[in-house]
Amino acid sequence: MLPAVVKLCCGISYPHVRSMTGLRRAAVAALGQELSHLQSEGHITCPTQSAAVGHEDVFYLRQGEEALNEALEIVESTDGWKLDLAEKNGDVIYSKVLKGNRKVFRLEAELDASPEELYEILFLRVEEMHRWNPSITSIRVLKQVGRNTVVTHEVSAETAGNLIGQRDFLSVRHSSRSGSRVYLGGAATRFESVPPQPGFVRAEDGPTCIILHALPHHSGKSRFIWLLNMDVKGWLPKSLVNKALPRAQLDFTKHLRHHLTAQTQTQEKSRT
Ligand SMILES: CC(C)CCC[C@@H](C)[C@H]1CC[C@H]2[C@@H]3CC=C4C[C@@H](O)CC[C@]4(C)[C@H]3CC[C@]12C
Repeated sequence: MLPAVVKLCCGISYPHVRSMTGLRRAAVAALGQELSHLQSEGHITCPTQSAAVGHEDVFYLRQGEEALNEALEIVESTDGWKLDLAEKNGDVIYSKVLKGNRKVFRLEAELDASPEELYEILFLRVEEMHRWNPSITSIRVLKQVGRNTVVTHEVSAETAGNLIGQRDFLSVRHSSRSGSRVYLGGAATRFESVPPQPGFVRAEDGPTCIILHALPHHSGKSRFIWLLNMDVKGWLPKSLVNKALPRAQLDFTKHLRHHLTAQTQTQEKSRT
């Protein structure tokens, strides 16, 4: 039944699935899980009426899965990475130039929170991000598809250190887990009611991902790996963009750390 739902909804034929690589196969399996979840929630009544789910939902689920898989492939590739920045606190950023001359950045840091806590902050409470991150003006969830996929509209802030200026993004964001690991993926998407806004440069984020995994022997700490793969658009010198992007990653991590400490402090206060 389930594979039938997947095939019907996605138009994937069996020989096609058979020739898929491991990652893609996992993606199809995960898509099946998402669809069965929607089904159990009553969004899908019968696979033959799959139009009722909305081609849209399937479109975003699929796009979210694909973005995550493509980003994982990039971040897990072993060739071509160069050390870009190394901070005293241990945060490091590697960069790599992809085909088509796009430079991507991989930040690796250690954070004082479990993958679960970070998942809550970065995915479930994504709309609150502007409260602790001054690089972001607003994030709105425009559409929720199942538990693990959202379409978001994001606006970055115009800050002193930000030479690039304000941008807006329309993204599909998708999360998945494997054991205690949490994966967050995303990519630029389209959404009819939010066309590019006058006065804003619409940038494109992704395929991008964040990997969160518990540090062995420190269940309250995580390794945070973030692939930034962004086309900021507009007419800007490459050298400027390639300096601003890793900076933006370090800033993000700094604000996230502050938020984590602030959160622990309020939790401790409320206990006493
Ligand atoms: C340099 C200029 C153009 C951009 C600066 C702001 C950048 C760093 C901001 C703008 C939008 C932001 C993203 C908005 C939403 C999410 C989804 C969440 O689950 C993980 C963080 C992530 C992926 C943010 C990472 C930081 C981000 C990419």
